[in-house]
Amino acid sequence: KKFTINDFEIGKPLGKGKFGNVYLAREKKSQYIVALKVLYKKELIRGKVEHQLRREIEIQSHLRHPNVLRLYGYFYDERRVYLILEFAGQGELYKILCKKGKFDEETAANYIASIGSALSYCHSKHVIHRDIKPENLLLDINGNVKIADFGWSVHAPSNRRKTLCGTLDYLPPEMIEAKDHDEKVDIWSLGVLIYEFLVGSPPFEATGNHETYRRITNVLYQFPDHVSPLARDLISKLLIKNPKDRLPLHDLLKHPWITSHVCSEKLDKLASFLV
Ligand SMILES: COc1cccc(-c2nc(Nc3cc(C)[nH]n3)cc3ccccc23)c1
Repeated sequence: KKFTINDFEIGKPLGKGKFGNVYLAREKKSQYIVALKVLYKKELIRGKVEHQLRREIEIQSHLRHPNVLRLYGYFYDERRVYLILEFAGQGELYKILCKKGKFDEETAANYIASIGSALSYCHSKHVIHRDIKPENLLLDINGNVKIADFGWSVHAPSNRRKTLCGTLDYLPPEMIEAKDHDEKVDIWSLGVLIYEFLVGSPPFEATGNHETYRRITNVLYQFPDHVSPLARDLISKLLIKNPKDRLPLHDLLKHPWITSHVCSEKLDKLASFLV
């Protein structure tokens, strides 16, 4: 089915992205609510990101997991490319975290179990996301977290030089040192994410990039007193310099910090997606 813009009723703009805007939209025939991401070809060419967009579409359209935002399809006209995306009603988890300051350990553990299951599913298809951070997570109306923005995802292994735009806080040492990297980069980012959920700021945050680099490559971070021993134990098993020593994702769902906060039927469901 080839969609065109006339198949949709366009609602309010949800927000501005880097290469275009996201609108609430409804497909006329099915009355289905979606998020329509409109990208301007001129901007894509200027940003030299057309290949990245093609990869994002290819990868995200084939992924099926409750915590991975669905890409239902795409279409284009002479000036724009349109991505038909699943609509997550509560928006960016980043804004919710900013408003709340930090999450309690039970809320954080439930998000991390879902994200860990989704990443394990992606890795089973040799897809690494490479850009796991609160800005790329959405929350649906029922409070389920969704990994979005596969713009930086690639098929593992990869040594692609990531033009270091945006925050470095989530980059693992091997990407900072432009070494070969594999799925284990997402495991590191998950450790950074748990820390940021519980503390409200990322572990290696510093004023300048140089200091952030130094802290990441030397794995220098501390916990505030309120972080529980179980949470510290899990984070310390993810933020490890040598990628091979990082906790494998299938062990994540069995870690006591997760099992003590996430109900067993939810854990069983999340584990069922891991082949
Ligand atoms: C920069 O802030 C941005 C940018 C783009 C979208 C939102 C936003 N998105 C969604 N849901 C979405 C977005 C996608 C691709 N699927 N579901 C919901 C919201 C609700 C309130 C405010 C903002 C929202 C924010």
